[in-house]
Amino acid sequence: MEKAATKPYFMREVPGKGKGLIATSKIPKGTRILSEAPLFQVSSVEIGPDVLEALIVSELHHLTKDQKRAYVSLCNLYSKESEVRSIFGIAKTNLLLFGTHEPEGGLFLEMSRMNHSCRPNTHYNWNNKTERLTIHALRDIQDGEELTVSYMTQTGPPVHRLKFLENCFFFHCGCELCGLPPGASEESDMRLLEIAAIEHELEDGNGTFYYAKALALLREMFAVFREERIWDQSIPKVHVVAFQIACMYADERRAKIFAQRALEVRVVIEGEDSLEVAKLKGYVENRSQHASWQLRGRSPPDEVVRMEGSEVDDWLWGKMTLEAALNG
Ligand SMILES: C[S@@+](CC[C@H](N)C(=O)[O-])C[C@H]1O[C@@H](n2cnc3c(N)ncnc32)[C@H](O)[C@@H]1O
Repeated sequence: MEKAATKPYFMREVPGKGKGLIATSKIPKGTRILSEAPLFQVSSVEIGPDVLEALIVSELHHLTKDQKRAYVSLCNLYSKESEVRSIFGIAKTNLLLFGTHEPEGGLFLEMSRMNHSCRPNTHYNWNNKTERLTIHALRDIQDGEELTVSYMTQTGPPVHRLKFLENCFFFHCGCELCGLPPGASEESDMRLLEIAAIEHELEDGNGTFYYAKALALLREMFAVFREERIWDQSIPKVHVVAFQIACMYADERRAKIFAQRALEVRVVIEGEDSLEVAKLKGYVENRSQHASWQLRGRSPPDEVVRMEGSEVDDWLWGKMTLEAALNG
């Protein structure tokens, strides 16, 4: 993983979105663009307005003049609601949860300037080890491109995305994906609907599928992610699920490759120092430590034979038996 030497971006007005961050040079995929400590942390973003406001006022006392100035200049979604005071409105707009299932959050001055995209070019992660927020490039980013993150935990069909962003963040999304011309938009919509349908099928069939069916669904989902140019946490997630399923059947060879692939993409989006990366490294070394190891018995082991290129993928995702992969 490469680390940007100096800030590879600057802030400017972006039409229709307020301020945003713009790349000042080409940023290769996997680059750590930002590693930011929180201005302050809160134990829960869900605490009542009065308690939260009192907490922030006390935090602001510890800040420098420049930090205070930067805080009050942040975006405030609640500025039109007279009963919401601006200190609280700014916090509500910009506080970021450390994890989807964790109540804790923090306020990050730089990250707060990043706009949302339904097809983002960066990924953010709270690193519990370094206690910093990191931003990594999901793909090569060109000089002059806006740096974007997703405010959603996963993508979905446009009606759901737009409704979610309007309800939770009070804006109408003006990202590249939501602004696609009708033809291109329909193709993307179809792919996103297909992903949602596969996710449902996997959830519904959880526990009842045959191994091959589960792998086939995951393979299909991965292919659609690639077509749709989704490179975010969905990619390691697909590989982690495939790894868990391979573990259930004690399928040693596939489990190792899925763990390795999940690890490679996790490093791109979170960096070598992420705890999740450390966990995956452990699984690459020792698959049978996984809690689901052999829960469904043991799949007949494939013979160890040399395979090349697409043969490996066809075999890995269960598209072909080892024999068919080798006999073309
Ligand atoms: C956390 S702030 C991001 C930085 C903000 N643009 C600023 O000027 O500080 C979130 C706000 O930015 C705007 N925004 C972010 N992503 C957007 C998008 N995709 N389309 C339109 N507005 C967006 C919305 O007003 C949203 O409430």
